[in-house]
Amino acid sequence: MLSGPSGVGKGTVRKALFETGNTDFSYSISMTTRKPRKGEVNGVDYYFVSKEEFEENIRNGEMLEYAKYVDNYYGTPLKYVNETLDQGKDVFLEIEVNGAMQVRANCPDAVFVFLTPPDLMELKHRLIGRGTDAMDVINKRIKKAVGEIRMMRNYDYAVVNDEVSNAVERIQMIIRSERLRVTRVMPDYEQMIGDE
Ligand SMILES: Nc1ncnc2c1ncn2[C@@H]1O[C@H](COP(=O)(O)OP(=O)(O)OP(=O)(O)O)[C@@H](O)[C@H]1O
Ligand SMILES: Nc1nc2c(ncn2[C@@H]2O[C@H](COP(=O)(O)O)[C@@H](O)[C@H]2O)c(=O)[nH]1
Repeated sequence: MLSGPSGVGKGTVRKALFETGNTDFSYSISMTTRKPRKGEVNGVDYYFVSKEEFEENIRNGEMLEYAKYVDNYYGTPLKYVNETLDQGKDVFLEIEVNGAMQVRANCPDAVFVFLTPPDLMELKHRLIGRGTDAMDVINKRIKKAVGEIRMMRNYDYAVVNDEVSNAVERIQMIIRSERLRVTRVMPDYEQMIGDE
């Protein structure tokens, strides 16, 4: 689970992490009521839906988590996560802090990483530099970022995204150490106790 303020570089770092080929996570595509940005593709970047459709998904219990963020809904469809976990694969979520805390409450095994900017000025530069949002939207996102950074203490790990390659390396170290921890506490119990 990767969280962090808008513009910190979650998407950039996640793509670089997946490109290393050293990760076997399945990325969960979120659902949103936000309008697609230039170049964004439905079913790749997000499932873009209407407010009515999103609210119906909530009513039907089809979201693992969801949150309202700067006037739009964002959420994780439950079906994909369940199907992927049932296949024995780990799921990678890239979501904001309120949704992350809902997952925290429901998925005790999930690992929570907060990606943080070197400072708020740099965050603003990145949001402006991305060129996808109007200045009033950028200001709303920066305002949100202050509260989001306060939530960092509720995460298992904090990673500074100063350079993308450094952030990727730090996340890879976290993945390795979490996998080692799980194998250490989960010996092959079937072999230990036999078939019966
Ligand atoms: N380490 C970095 N140094 C400089 N620029 C960066 C770095 N990481 C990402 N960026 C740039 O910052 C901008 C925002 O990155 P990105 O879209 O990945 O952020 P995000 O956290 O996924 O945002 P959102 O939550 O709004 O989807 C992009 O223009 C990206 O190229
Ligand atoms: N709670 C959730 N937050 C999500 C999800 N997918 C994305 N996000 C976060 O929303 C903001 C804004 O995203 P943007 O694409 O409009 O810039 C950002 O922090 C995303 O990480 C989700 O499924 N649930």
